[in-house]
Amino acid sequence: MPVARMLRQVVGQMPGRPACGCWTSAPLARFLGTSPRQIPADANFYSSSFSGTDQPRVLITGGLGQLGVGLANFLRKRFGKDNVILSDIRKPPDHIFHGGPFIYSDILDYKNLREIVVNNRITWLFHYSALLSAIGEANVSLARAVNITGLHNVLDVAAEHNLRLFVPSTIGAFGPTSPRNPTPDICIQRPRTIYGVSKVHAELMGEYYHYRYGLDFRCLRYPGIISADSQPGGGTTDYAVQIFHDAVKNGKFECNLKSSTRLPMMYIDDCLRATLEVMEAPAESLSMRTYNVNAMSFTPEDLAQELLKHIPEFQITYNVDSVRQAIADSWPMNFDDSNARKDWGWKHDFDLPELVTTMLNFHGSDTRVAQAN
Ligand SMILES: NC(=O)C1=CN([C@@H]2O[C@H](COP(=O)(O)OP(=O)(O)OC[C@H]3O[C@@H](n4cnc5c(N)ncnc54)[C@H](O)[C@@H]3O)[C@@H](O)[C@H]2O)C=CC1
Ligand SMILES: CC(=O)[C@H](N)C(=O)O
Repeated sequence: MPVARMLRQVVGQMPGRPACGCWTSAPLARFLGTSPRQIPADANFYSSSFSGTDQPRVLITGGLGQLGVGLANFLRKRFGKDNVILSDIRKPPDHIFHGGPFIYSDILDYKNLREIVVNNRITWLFHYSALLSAIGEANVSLARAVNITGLHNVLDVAAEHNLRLFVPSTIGAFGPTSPRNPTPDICIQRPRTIYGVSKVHAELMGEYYHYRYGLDFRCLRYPGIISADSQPGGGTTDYAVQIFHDAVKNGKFECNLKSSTRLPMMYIDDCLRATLEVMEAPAESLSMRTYNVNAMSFTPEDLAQELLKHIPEFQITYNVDSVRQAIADSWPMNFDDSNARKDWGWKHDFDLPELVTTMLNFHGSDTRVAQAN
């Protein structure tokens, strides 16, 4: 029997199947037999759905990392301060605590997550909690729990409460057997880190929930993200953030990747804009639910050369970290994001020269830039 027909028969025997026969619209929890997450068949009665005319009510998980605070600020400008709740398991510094709503949320605590979604009438969820590539290899069981079990909690809450869900994936979702130059959206994905494995799992689970339960799941595979006012959380691309701090402070930098290691990268403003654009894209424009997005690709040597144009005395040395190097050598060198450009009009603003000027200006090296020019 063809698989699709077999599945339709199985679904037909499940409780809660809609009379129309469209097997994508029934909320997941109706099928979870003995799970404490089981919800009544009229669950949609109390789930708050986003009508399209209201402002979304946003929750960001893992919001105190490199990207979350920037995302909150960006979304608050668009949707209003009180409509965007930042959450994490860490204690926020004063300026973040007083900058807008902040709440404790451990994604491993399903009940806590559900309570927050219900009490705050959340309609959009940006799921940023994760352990990144290098720190994940040093804490495999924690990475497995946060990146996989945590994701399951988020998917279930999102499906039960009819949320639009954004989960970032990464260049790290590819591995040594993927085409590396360029790497297309659809190709073999056999990553060799727990981070990469968990992100492929997230892509597949999110897409499965979309096709199976109608969850509005949207996912971008980010390149390495470079930000000026936030610290990276333990990744392989962290060097491309740290180099700016050290260049401005000390005029030199010790790089933990080889000079020739080419990786896709993006400035944070482009990353946050891509994230909002894909969340706002009409569903019918999305031919896929997981897209590569890209801006530029460079090596540590390319970056050092660009920095030298502004800080002529800058020096880079190399002390290779074998774990990070092995990871980087298995990742894409160039990212093919033509589907994102075609489907929802993705276009980056920052290439390497603009990135370096912007980062140096932020770090207060205007005088040196002026002197160099
Ligand atoms: N920063 C980058 O270059 C890239 C990031 N991404 C993805 O974007 C997302 C955000 O990345 P970053 O901000 O850089 O990560 P980060 O490592 O800086 O922050 C992650 C946050 O998750 C929180 N967290 C850990 N365990 C938690 C738990 N049990 N419950 C709730 N929160 C928990 C941490 O406290 C931390 O604040 C991640 O999913 C990451 O995989 C993807 C590609 C590139
Ligand atoms: C590219 C990423 O996902 C992250 N910055 C990492 O290096 O782990």
